[in-house]
Amino acid sequence: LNVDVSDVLGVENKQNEENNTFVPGSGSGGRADRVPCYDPATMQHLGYFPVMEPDEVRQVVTRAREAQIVWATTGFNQRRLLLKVLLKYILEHQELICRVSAKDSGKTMLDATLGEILTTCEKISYLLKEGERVLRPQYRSTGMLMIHKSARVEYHPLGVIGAIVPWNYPFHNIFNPLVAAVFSGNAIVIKVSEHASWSGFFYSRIIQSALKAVGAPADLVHIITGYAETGSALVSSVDKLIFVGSTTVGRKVMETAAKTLTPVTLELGGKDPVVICEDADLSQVIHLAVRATLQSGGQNCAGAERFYVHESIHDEFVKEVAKIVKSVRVGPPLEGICDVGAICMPDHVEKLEMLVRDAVEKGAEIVARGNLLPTDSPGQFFPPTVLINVNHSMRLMQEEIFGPILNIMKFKTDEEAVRLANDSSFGLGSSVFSGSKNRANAIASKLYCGMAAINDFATGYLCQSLPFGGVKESGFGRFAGEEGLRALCIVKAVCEDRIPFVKTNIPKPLQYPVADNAFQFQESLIRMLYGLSWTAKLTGLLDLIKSLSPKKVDGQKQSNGKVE
Ligand SMILES: NC(=O)c1ccc[n+]([C@@H]2O[C@H](COP(=O)([O-])OP(=O)(O)OC[C@H]3O[C@@H](n4cnc5c(N)ncnc54)[C@H](O)[C@@H]3O)[C@@H](O)[C@H]2O)c1
Repeated sequence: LNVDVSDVLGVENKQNEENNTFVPGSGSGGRADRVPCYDPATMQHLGYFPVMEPDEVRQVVTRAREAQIVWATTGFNQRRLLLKVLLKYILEHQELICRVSAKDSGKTMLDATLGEILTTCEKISYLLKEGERVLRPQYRSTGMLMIHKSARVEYHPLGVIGAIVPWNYPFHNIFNPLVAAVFSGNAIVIKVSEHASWSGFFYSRIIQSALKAVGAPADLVHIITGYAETGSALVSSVDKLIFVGSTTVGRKVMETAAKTLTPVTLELGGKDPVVICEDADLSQVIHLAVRATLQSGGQNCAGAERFYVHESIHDEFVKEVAKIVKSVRVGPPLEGICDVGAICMPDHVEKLEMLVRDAVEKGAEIVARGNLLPTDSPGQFFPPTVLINVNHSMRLMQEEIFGPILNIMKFKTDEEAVRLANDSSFGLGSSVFSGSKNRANAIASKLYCGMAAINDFATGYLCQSLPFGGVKESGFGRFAGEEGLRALCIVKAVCEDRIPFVKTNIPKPLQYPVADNAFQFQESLIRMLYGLSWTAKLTGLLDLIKSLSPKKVDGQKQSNGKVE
């Protein structure tokens, strides 16, 4: 692929602010007619991107619609080719893709390779291997009544899929809906976050080059930039909308979608609980616990947001995770080795500080904090923090934190752990650790949420055969897995004759004008088909035959139109 990278990694940018440093919400950054982008770890200004007007969005969707008509005629081989071309580029340019993501979102290169590259490669690999099988017509049973028929479900592309995505994984959040949409024969228009438009703009060049390389229409995929109005226009003009973002905005999206009855999948926030029983393997758990909290600076929808630890291992667990967190280095990810990068959203450091303050005022204790590396960088950083003595009256146990804070609460019994874990308005993922698989599974089965990991954290996402999504305020609908792929399709039920020369003929008594005994005929037929015993079925059959045989007319007398 020929992808222009000339303006991506250098500091030179024609659109830069004069001093090349961005101050959020001030100066030209505050204008609503363009999207300013900057690196949250250095505050380096990265450029401006257009705020697409609603009319322009509708035009883009119309163009995508025309491209989709062409694309829908392609076979799976052609679609696989597109995915392979993309995969090849990703494999050969891992570092470039990660650097771009790190620069725009503040995450480290390691966080990027795990959350951007690994996840996307696994998704593409799943589609290459299993996508066609999932989208092939699926034959279903017919039951006795329709035994002469064959019944199947066909999966046809819906048309134009819209996706509104957040900034936390700028690459994967684009490629995740994109590869599934085009593989299932759809076009897609993706509105990237105003906090990750710079990287989105670059990633769209990769997509355009890949489309060209396989001879697919250029309008099949569009990446658009803007704010809420741009997003709203997309919701009301596509055939299905996948929204990935906060619960607050998810509600607004659903309101907009209601006006046009646009179907939506809502992948919203999370507050994932991690239950650690006393028989868990602590040497494994402590490292998973810290990674689950600090991956991408804690800016994960399915991040570990609440730890419930059995009281008998609580102190040991706290000691070990505190030791690790104290060794963590926080700094600009592209200026040397660090473990945790920057916080992407401009006001979020303040919110994280407020959440910790609120908890401490209500009795929580800070037992460890990571180290901010000495740097001249004016970036947005927050030191990873471990808190104990937390409880559900504290805001950080109720609200989505979206930051590197590890909260630990004790529990005594499994019932208590389940009750605490379920005491949340969210229901995305969960984890349960125990030496007994049965016990862990028993706890997990009682958790009211969309996903559960047994003795692990969130690795279910790397089994792309599994559906991803939540319940309660974490949203509804699923992406990934068979459920996610088929959700991008018109699910069409088809029924047809399967035995030559056998077709549905309306029985004589039911033909218009219906016979006097039409009801008795039908009633007997139903008893014959669904009778609970063979005797009941047989009686139904005999009555059915009787109702078909010509009526006795011996000695009949007509009175008031009735046969006597
Ligand atoms: N469940 C998941 O799969 C998943 C994955 C990643 C992130 N998230 C969630 O995303 C959130 C963080 O991302 P964010 O801060 O970018 O979320 P956000 O809800 O603020 O924004 C998401 C997107 O919605 C757009 N938008 C804003 N107002 C809109 C409107 N009225 N109509 C249409 N679009 C509108 C934004 O421009 C952005 O592109 C967290 O809550 C996180 O849990 C969820």
